[in-house]
Amino acid sequence: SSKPKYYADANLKKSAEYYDYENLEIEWGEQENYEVIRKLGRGKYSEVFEGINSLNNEKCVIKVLKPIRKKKIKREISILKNLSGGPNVVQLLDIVKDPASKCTSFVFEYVNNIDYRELYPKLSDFDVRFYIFEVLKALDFCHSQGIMHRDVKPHNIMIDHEKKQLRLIDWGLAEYYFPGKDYNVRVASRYFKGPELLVDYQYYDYSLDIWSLGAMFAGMIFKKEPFFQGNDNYDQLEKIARVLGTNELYDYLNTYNLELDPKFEGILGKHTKKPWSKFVNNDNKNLAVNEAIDLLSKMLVYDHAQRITPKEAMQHAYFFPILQYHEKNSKP
Ligand SMILES: CN1CCn2c1nc1c(Br)c(Br)c(Br)c(Br)c12
Ligand code: NA
Repeated sequence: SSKPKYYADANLKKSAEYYDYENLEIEWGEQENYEVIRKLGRGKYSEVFEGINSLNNEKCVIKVLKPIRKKKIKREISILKNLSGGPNVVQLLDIVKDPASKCTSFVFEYVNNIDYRELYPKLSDFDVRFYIFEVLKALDFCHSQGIMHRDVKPHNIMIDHEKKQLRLIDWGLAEYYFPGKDYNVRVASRYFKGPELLVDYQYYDYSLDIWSLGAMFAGMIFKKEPFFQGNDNYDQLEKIARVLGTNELYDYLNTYNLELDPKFEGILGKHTKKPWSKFVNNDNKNLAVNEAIDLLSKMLVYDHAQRITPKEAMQHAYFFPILQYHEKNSKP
C-alpha cells in the first residue's frame, strides 16, 4: 500500500480528539432562529434551502439532512469545524434539530451560486485559471489538515461570479486520512471517480481529489461536460481507458498487484493512449491552451502516487497570470 507524497502524517501530529469524531459533543443552536425562504435543491442525503437568520437578517443556506446514521453526521460536523476558516471551505454557522421531524440541519454561510451548467459556458480563459486555482487552495488546505474531500465535482463547488468567490461544499463524504488505512471505494460521483475506486484499490489517499478535479477541469477546458461519461462503474473505467490507454491501465494494475473484477472481461477492449491535442477544437481552443493541457496531463494519471499535488499544481505555469493578479491586488 502506497503512501501519499505529502501530508501522510498530518493526523498523527494531531491530538486524538481532532479526528475521533464519534465522541464529538454537538452544540445545538436554536431552530426557530432560522426561516426557510425557498428550496435550492436536493441531494442523496439532504434537501437544501435558502434561509434567513431572524436574529441578524442575514441570508444563509439550510441543509436538512435525511435521517442518516448519527456517526456520519458527527463526521461531517467534525470535519467542517476542523476546516472552519480555511481558504474556500464553506463556513458552517450552526447546527439545529427540527423539534417535529427530529431531523438535523446544518446552517451555512450563503453563496449566491450560479449553476455550473449556466456559468461554465460563460467563463473566459482567465476565469477558468482563477477558479481552478481557488479549488486547489481548498484542497491543499484540507489535505494539510489530514482530510480527503472524496466528492469533488462541479455540483460541490459554489461560485458567486460577481464576487469572484468560490466555496467547496458537501463534506458529507469527507474522511480523515491515515497511512495504511483501507477506505470505502464507493465514494465520489461516478463521472469523477478515480481509477483507484473503479479497480477497487482501497488504500487510496488525498490524490483521489486531484483526479476528480482533473476530470472536472477536462470538462471545462474541452467544453465536454462531463469529460468521462460512464453508464456505470465498469463503463466509467472503459471511458477513462479510451483516453489514457489500456496498456497503461494494466501497468497501473501490475504496480499495485491488482486484478480486475471478472465483470470487466470484454468491456475494456484495447485502446491506445490518445494525445490530449485530439480533444482541442475551434470551440474550446481558447481554454484548451498548452499550459492547461500540460497541467491536466499531470492530474489525470492512473497511478495516484504519480499525480501532481495541489501545492505543486498551484506553481504550474498555467497559473502565472493568477499569481500576477493576486500580486497586483495584494500590494498595499
Ligand atoms: C443544490 N444547491 C444549489 C445551491 N446550493 C445547493 N446546495 C448548497 C449548499 Br449544501 C451550500 Br452549503 C450552499 Br452555500 C449552496 Br449556495 C448550495
Ligand atoms: Na455542504
